[in-house]
Amino acid sequence: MTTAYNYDAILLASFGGPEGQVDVIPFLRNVTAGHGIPEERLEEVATHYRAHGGISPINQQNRDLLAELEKELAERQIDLPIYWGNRNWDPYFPATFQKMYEDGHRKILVLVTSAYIGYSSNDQYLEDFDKALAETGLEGKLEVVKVREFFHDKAFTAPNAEFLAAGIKDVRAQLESANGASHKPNGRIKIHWVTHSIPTATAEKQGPARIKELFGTDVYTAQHQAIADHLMSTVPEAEGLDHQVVFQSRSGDPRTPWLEPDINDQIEEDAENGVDAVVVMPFGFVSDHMEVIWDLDTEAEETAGEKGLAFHRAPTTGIHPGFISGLVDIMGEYITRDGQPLASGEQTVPGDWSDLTGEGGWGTRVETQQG
Ligand SMILES: CC1=C(CCC(=O)O)c2cc3nc(cc4[nH]c(cc5[nH]c(cc1n2)c(C)c5CCC(=O)O)c(CCC(=O)O)c4C)C(CCC(=O)O)=C3C
Ligand SMILES: [Fe+2]
Repeated sequence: MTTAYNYDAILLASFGGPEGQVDVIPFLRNVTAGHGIPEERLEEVATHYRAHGGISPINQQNRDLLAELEKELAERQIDLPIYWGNRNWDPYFPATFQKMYEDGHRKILVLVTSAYIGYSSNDQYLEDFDKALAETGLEGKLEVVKVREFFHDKAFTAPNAEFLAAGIKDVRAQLESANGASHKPNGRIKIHWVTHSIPTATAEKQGPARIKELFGTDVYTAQHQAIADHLMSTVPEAEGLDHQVVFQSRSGDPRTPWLEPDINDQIEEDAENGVDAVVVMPFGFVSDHMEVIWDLDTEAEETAGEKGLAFHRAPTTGIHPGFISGLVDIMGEYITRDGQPLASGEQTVPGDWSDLTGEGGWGTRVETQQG
């Protein structure tokens, strides 16, 4: 007897990145097409990629993620193939959809490498899928369903809790170390929860009013604030420490307001206010890609160094075993075998997030990022 699944295949959908110097400018043009990003900003960002041989780590990280998901699916005897496609670089979505269709698949479940709901992390992917289906003539032939957000699940919070505890221990050791640059055994430690900045106008336009009122901030920031607060109150090592949600990788026209504070500005202000060490938690991302290794490991670390602060940049969830098994649990909410859902995720961040997408929330296809 053959096992009946409700899906034929899984697609790991991500951002994509250049794989050599010649790819850098074409990649940046893909990312910013129609978004009005000034040429100077592109040239500046190109230098980050150039300094790393024109290669973003993101593609290899996605290959590794795919391999680990494949292993986990096999171990759980979930017999579905998994493909990989990107928004901005090869393998692109249209070619991937085409291949999946040619391989006989008709209904696919898409796992996007973004934990939150926002324009770049949700709606833009939905738009990409629609465009790819239109371009390949597969509209109505290939059914595409995107997996929900997972920032509030154990899959994401458990690895980050571990990273937070380890980061605090590390800066404590740095402060205690007799030959450390700043020997301050009782030094003040602050946690910087860092995510990608977006234009303030975009942030304010989107998401359910209910969540805005509850958190007193935009819904993009609220999602981050909720998990930061949850981890600060549940990780014993973090008890009593200062913490703040901060932003990185501001882009766009310098005259357009984006979410603040920028992590570098905040580190400088913290130094003036007597903070001795920062633990940087890049919880806006799921892999150590270029925006993490440049904006944090190069820029933020340098800022902290100039101000004499101890510094620890925590890893991202990457291929942490808890992340892999948690993601398969969440996909198991969608996948049924002989009518039975295979698994389910576990919500750890309290609160009702059920209306993040849908009417009045995201998923309503806001037209442009810049508004
Ligand atoms: C919210 C958000 C996420 C997190 C959610 C998610 O992961 O989806 C994210 C992830 C990423 N962003 C990335 C790279 C870039 N983002 C850019 C530009 C922009 N990002 C934006 C937002 C976000 N971006 C926005 C509002 C812009 C302005 C232009 C536009 O409206 O589109 C630019 C153009 C140059 C520049 O202006 O910086 C680049 C090169 C990479 C890949 C890194 C690598 O190569 O390893 C990743 C994972
Ligand atoms: Fe970005």
